[in-house]
Amino acid sequence: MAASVPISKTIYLGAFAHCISLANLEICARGAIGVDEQGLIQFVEKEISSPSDVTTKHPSWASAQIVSVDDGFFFPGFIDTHTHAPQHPNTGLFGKTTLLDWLETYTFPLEASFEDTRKAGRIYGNFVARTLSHGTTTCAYYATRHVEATNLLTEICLERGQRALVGRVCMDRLSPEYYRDADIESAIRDSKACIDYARKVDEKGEIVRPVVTPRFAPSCTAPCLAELGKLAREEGAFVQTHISENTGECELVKEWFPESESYTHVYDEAALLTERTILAHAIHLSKEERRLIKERGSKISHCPASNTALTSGCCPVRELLDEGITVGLGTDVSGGVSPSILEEARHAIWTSRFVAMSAPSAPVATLNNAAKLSTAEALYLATRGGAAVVGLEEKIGGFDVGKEFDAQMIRLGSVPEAGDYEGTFGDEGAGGPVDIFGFESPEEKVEKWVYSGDDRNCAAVWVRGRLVHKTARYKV
Ligand SMILES: Nc1nc2[nH]cnc2c(=O)[nH]1
Ligand SMILES: [Zn+2]
Repeated sequence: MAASVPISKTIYLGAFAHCISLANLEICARGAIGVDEQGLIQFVEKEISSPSDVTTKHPSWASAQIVSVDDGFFFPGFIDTHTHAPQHPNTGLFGKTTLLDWLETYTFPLEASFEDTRKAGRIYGNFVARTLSHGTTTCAYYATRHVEATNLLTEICLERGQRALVGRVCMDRLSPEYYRDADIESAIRDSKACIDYARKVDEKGEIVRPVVTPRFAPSCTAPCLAELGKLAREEGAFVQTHISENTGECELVKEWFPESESYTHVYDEAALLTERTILAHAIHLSKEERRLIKERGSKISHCPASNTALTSGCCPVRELLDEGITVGLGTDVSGGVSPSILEEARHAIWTSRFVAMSAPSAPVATLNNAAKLSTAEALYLATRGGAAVVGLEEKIGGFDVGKEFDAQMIRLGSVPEAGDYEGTFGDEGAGGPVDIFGFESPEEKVEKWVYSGDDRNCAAVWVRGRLVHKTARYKV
């Protein structure tokens, strides 16, 4: 499924769901979405009584291709606002470590091995295919410090047609000498080489864009951060980094940047806090730091699975949202244990329950219910919220006329009237993990998918109207 295959005018027929605001999930049981040859949504019908209704209303679409779903729904593609492609082989390997010893034990040795470009190509090809198969149509990737391997990730995303931000990782301290930028000049030169390459292969940045990537403050000296801030400004590029993930890391930042008022000020002083900045984690920020982030218009990637696996903490997402900060979800592989944003949405919901339960000495009556995220809110973070984090809110995140069609076809299958289930479960043909009995409302079907669905339910995936992933369950 190369990205160069032309697309034809298509009507996507059947149920669809998307978030129209943070708390409002719209579900249309009998919908139709018209997508033109450029992948742009030309019409959205929310209540059709028969397929011929659509062509009666839109006669010039009479010969359009029809893609229909009758046991599921179309949903916007997921947006992963923070993950590490080279760490994919380490997924599930973290023991009882926390951030700093995890980096040393598991992460730096694996990333350093991306000097071997063949190995990098194998892992990147696998990871991009894997994220696509989970419905991720846009992904903000950390790569490694290697120019060749980073450019290979850029090429793979472009070839597979997955929207991506690809960042060469910068670090001039903390990591072992064998995996560190030799000096600031080479860090900037190599980062610029990756930016130039991404802009050469995708001039307009329609699919792949480069992103300036200081690993995190402890990995970079103040002059290195300042040069990266300058580079981002000169290039008009996005910035991605980690912030306030783990208390040990926060102590290190205090110790190594004694003149700075806070962790957030370290980035601000280097001109790294811009409207195009993605900050991953943001767990232990003070109110004043969050105020500064809001003022600068920087965005936050919430990575709850990783925050739990590495015992980093529970990010108070409700407070971030109430303060008007833009938030999306990040899988943060391999701190996180899955490439799935659907799973991350579940983790966001569970984490919000833990925040609710950590109200001081809480009998049920004093639960902090306001902290809880609803299913709709988690799905919003996974789509429209994520789109705003990566600067694509005008283009993707929902099914609106004028937006580009980034979508997944969710199929749920159904439980037969009577059956002997021996040997059925685990079989691809069984319809995936969600049991639909036929008496569920459209809302209940979406809820059941969110809480027990996985990639077996993701039958096909489109980016800008182009089919970029399909399974045997996808039939036109
Ligand atoms: N989760 C996570 N946090 C980091 N902080 C610095 N590097 C990393 C990383 O690779 N993963
Ligand atoms: Zn990360």
